[in-house]
Amino acid sequence: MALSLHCTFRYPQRFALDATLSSAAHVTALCGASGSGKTTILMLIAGLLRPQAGAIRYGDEVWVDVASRRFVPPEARRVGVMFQEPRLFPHYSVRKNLNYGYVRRGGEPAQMDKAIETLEIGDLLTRPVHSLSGGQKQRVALARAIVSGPQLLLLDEPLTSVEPALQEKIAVYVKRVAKEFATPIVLVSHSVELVQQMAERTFWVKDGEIVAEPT
Ligand SMILES: Nc1ncnc2c1ncn2[C@@H]1O[C@H](COP(=O)(O)OP(=O)(O)OP(=O)(O)O)[C@@H](O)[C@H]1O
Repeated sequence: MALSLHCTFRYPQRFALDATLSSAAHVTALCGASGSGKTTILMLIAGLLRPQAGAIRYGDEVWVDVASRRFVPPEARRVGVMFQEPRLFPHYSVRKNLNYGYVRRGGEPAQMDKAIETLEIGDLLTRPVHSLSGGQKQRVALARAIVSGPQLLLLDEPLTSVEPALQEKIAVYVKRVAKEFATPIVLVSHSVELVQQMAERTFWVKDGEIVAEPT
């Protein structure tokens, strides 16, 4: 499914973004230095920010078209998001965390089973999230993003909140999700190495713009 974005966005009196990208790859990466605007692009795609001008399309759906005042709200886009810091309910069990969102969005039981299996979290289901290691939390967060059957999965720096020794392992799980689920992925990373391992298509972000070459 092709994603196309051409947007300008400005935080009040600060950073301005003017980005154009189009990708039909299964795994697309946005790579660039800290503060270059990668997360801002992801938030625009998710519908968590509204651009001041431009349009965002996914397949034949128009999610945003500022000129015609069209803005599809986040929940109607059917996008799964995994944020930089896993946003899980610490006192809830893993199962309850997975059910949240899944039930609300009418997820398929088969999708839940597949997520649990792909991310190898079956033996963690009754554990409260606060008792898990960083890598386990990351796997649960990834499962939660995919269980409700999103049509697009957005991963913001999937590896940064885990220690370097674990990053390789999480990268394996991200690749496994990419392989097992048909859902296209857009991931953000400042690590060129990781991006080269995982993405079919890479866009380089610099000072709020998409540039042709890595910097
Ligand atoms: N809510 C906000 N209000 C004002 N400025 C913001 C806000 N959020 C981010 N910014 C600024 O916008 C710029 C781009 O931020 P963004 O988070 O998109 O970058 P990034 O490339 O994802 O960085 P990192 O890799 O460090 O997460 C930065 O200069 C940041 O300080």
